[in-house]
Amino acid sequence: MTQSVTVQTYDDSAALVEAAAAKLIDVIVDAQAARGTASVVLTGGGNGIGVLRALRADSGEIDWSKVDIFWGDERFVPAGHPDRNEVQAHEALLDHVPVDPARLHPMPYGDGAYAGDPDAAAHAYEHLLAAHATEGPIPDFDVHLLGMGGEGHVNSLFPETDAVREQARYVVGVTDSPKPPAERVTLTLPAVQRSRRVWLLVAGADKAEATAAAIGGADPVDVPSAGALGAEETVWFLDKAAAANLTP
Ligand SMILES: O=C(O)[C@H](O)[C@@H](O)[C@H](O)[C@H](O)COP(=O)(O)O
Repeated sequence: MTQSVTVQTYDDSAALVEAAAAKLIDVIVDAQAARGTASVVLTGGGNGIGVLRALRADSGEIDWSKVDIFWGDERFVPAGHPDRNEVQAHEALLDHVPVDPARLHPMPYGDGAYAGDPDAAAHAYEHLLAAHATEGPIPDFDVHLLGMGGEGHVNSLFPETDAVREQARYVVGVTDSPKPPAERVTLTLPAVQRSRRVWLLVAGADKAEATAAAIGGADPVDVPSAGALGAEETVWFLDKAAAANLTP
């Protein structure tokens, strides 16, 4: 399958969120028709959670009982903590649609069996991913949603860190995140790249520089989003402000 990188620009973040949600419905419905199930990796941030809110309002023909939900990263804080991406996803969508609880795959909690040891939590999540793989070491996710920070971080892969340099493992623990909290668990770039589709949801002028650098082919160690490439497609959903530095 040929890999494609496309850029879609919208007036504002509300419009890009609506567009991504509509496309996500189509992809999930098509995956369910083709394979019986769909797998989606969720992200945090305003746009990632915004897509979930949009799906709560209208999720088309999605059969929510046949969707596996994974997370791209998680702040390593206690279960139920409002900073957990999982908690925000439940509030935005998952508490309001008939998902199968057995198909929800949250990352371990900071106060659970791996308390104090985000790397052990990362190993556990990697085992969980392996257990859900049909071929290959981890699932070929249908879609991996990503937000991006102003310096280009995706998931909890920050510039110039061991986590963004990781090439062997699919999930790692982070203990020195420059953005609080310091402790996190994150899928690595090799895991992101196992996804059929990678969609980056990016809005705001503070993202313009990193967006242009990533799309222009920067080194992922410097601009982690440059390494966020899907096996089949990579789509940048941008608002005009985030797209401002792209050359036409
Ligand atoms: O992990 C975190 O601390 C943040 O959640 C962060 O990674 C966020 O996802 C991006 O900065 C994009 O956020 P926006 O979509 O709100 O711009």
